[in-house]
Amino acid sequence: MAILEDSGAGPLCTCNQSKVLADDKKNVARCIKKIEPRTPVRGSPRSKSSQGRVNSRLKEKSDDKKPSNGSKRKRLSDDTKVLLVEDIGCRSDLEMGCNNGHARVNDSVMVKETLRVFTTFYLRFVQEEEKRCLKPKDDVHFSNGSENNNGNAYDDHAKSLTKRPDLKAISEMVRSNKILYRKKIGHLPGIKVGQQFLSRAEMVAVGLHGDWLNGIDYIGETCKMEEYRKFTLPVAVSIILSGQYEDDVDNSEVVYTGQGGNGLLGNKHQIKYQVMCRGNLVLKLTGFKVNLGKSEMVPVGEVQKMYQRGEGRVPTLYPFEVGEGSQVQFWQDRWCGDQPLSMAIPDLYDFSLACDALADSLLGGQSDREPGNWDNNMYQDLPIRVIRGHKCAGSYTHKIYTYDGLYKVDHCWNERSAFGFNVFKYRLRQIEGQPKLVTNQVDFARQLVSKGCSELNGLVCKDISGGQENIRIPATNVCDVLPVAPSGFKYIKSNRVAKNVIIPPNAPGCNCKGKCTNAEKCSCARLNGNDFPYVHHDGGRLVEPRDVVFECGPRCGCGPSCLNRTSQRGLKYQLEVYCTKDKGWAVRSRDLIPSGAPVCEYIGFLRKSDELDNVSGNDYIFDIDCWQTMNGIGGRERRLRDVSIPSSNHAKERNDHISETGPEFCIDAGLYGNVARFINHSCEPNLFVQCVLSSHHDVRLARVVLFAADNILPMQELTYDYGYELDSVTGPDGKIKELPCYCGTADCRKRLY
Ligand SMILES: C[S@@+](CC[C@H](N)C(=O)[O-])C[C@H]1O[C@@H](n2cnc3c(N)ncnc32)[C@H](O)[C@@H]1O
Repeated sequence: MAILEDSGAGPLCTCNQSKVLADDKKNVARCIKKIEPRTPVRGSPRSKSSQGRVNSRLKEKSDDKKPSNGSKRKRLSDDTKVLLVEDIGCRSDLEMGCNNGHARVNDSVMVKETLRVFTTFYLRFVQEEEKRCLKPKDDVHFSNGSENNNGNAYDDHAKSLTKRPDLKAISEMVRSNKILYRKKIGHLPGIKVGQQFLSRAEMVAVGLHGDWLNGIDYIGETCKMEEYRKFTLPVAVSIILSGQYEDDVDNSEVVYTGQGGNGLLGNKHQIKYQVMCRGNLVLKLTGFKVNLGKSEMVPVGEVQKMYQRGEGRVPTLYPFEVGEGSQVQFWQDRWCGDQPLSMAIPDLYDFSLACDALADSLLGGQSDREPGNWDNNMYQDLPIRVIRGHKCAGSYTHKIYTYDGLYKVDHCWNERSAFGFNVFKYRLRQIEGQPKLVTNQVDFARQLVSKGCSELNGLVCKDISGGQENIRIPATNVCDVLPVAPSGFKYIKSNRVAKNVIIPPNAPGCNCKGKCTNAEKCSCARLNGNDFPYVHHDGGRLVEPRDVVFECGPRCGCGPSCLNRTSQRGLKYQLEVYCTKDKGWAVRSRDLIPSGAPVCEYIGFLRKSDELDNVSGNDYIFDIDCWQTMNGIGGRERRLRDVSIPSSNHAKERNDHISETGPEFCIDAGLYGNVARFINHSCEPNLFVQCVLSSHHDVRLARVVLFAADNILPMQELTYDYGYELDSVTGPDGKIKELPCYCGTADCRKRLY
């Protein structure tokens, strides 16, 4: 299954890749500013002493103190490694500009951050489009590349969106030089074989496949990049095998059908002849070695194109073949039985001369090619990245793309397709020594991951929520080391409140009816900086992290399907609690979770923080430090989106007091809690914490909601950054406690605290 589509675009390359000299994370940390786009979180268990608690947003702390997650308690904080949309640049610029060529950001982090930047642009454009299309009904539908797929109101689309937010996002990234790699041959640092992408635009953003439309991406002849001076261009860099041609065979030896000639109806049928030009020519020149002494096809597509232009007869010409002896043969309408034309060429082993001679002959001496331009292309023996595209209902584009490593073209021919038309064929072989795609990746692409509960390996509990959640949460244990929860633990779906904690009365709501759609009229939207924080896409995604999100609440006029209640709808993804070897229980999703989607709220017993200051051994306490974050207190780094705390806000009145004392309230999920209490820490997390206010507006008692920071593929562990400060946790004996981190990421800080 493979495709080649039209690839007329020239190279985009203008940036020079700098040489990376060494890892220097301190420099990197300095140069990478905090993020606006989606970011991970911090929070963590508590320790005995709460003073000196820091969270990840601390700017003034030395790097060796930053590493862990927050304080002893979980905090609401951003990830230290997320880049500002405005700050990220193409790889070489980042390394050179920020680090004077001496530092190197972890490659996989760079890839992740670039995708986050893409998502932020993407969701901003989605939001723009949704606003544009907003008529009496707020239902919209993206025509391509961003289809909705969830059973919500958004699906009854009343109007199609004609603009492509994914393409707009890519254009914006190109314009602002935020594409990570451009026109690179071979593996790309930070992108492993098996890595999956949800759209072609994402692959363009990181540079895995730089052409958003065509199946072949290549470096064109006009490329001025220094590093390609030594090559004769064009050369192919990547191809996408998408199963669009009926003749393709798909395994580690791939037969790739050339581009063109198939109908655009999606039925893979070949409807006309293919022509040896553009992508077909590039691919051939990249890897096909011609032995002119034998009878093999040679790449003369350019000649053919010129001929076609001159004669206006398309497409009746087929590739030349070099025959035995000194004949070069050319067929007109080979399949219809016309006699081949043939001519003698002066030197069989000088391929360029042969082609030029033919061109001259066919064009009456009007060839615009300099002799000698052909030959260097044939012998460069360069690898091609192969990406496999599959249909995938869970993806916002309904497609998933899996990087399958480097291949080389080792044979090329043309043949009649099943529909009777001439097609070009390329045999690509995977270069030895690369990992093979693993079952999960392939299974996911083929929709095989989601299983019913009863089929899960090591199932120990069908639903830890005991039917409280709208989706069952099974627990599996193939390690055989732990009970599902400590004795006495009780699953709860909403917070319990300690007697000495007073929940403020419900805030006055907006006057909207049905669903809130007009940000100027909706008083809740006004609190969010005159905007709705979510887009309808995928059933509600947060466009970007904010200090606090104001959702509609009990006194609002809108109903439960209002978009501005996105985080109040309970679980949407099929979560599973499972046992790990060294971190105890953990949580993963059996569904794909799109970046910006709410995953779950951190639920527990709402209590005063100071009551827990001397409690040790409770690893499930989350400080609500929303106010501190909003005000940059204790070095916390602010998020950049404006919000306006209502003047009646209780916390605002107590501003100074709060500043001094740190978080006043926390959520203790030690004995009462929900699935969030099983989510582990990672130094490179895929969730971020977002404070949300819905019923009241007291930030000291904000809800703590975990959102996806990335597109999270099925079976990946869900994690957030606990945000402890190193050495901040002390035991009952007053000694500093250390807890090793087993998150396993490249830049792991080695200790939680
Ligand atoms: C909120 S609980 C998370 C769920 C926990 N794993 C369980 O079994 O209930 C926090 C505790 O999990 C463990 N943990 C979480 N993340 C970890 C990590 N990256 N490395 C090691 N242990 C971790 C630590 O024991 C930590 O105190």
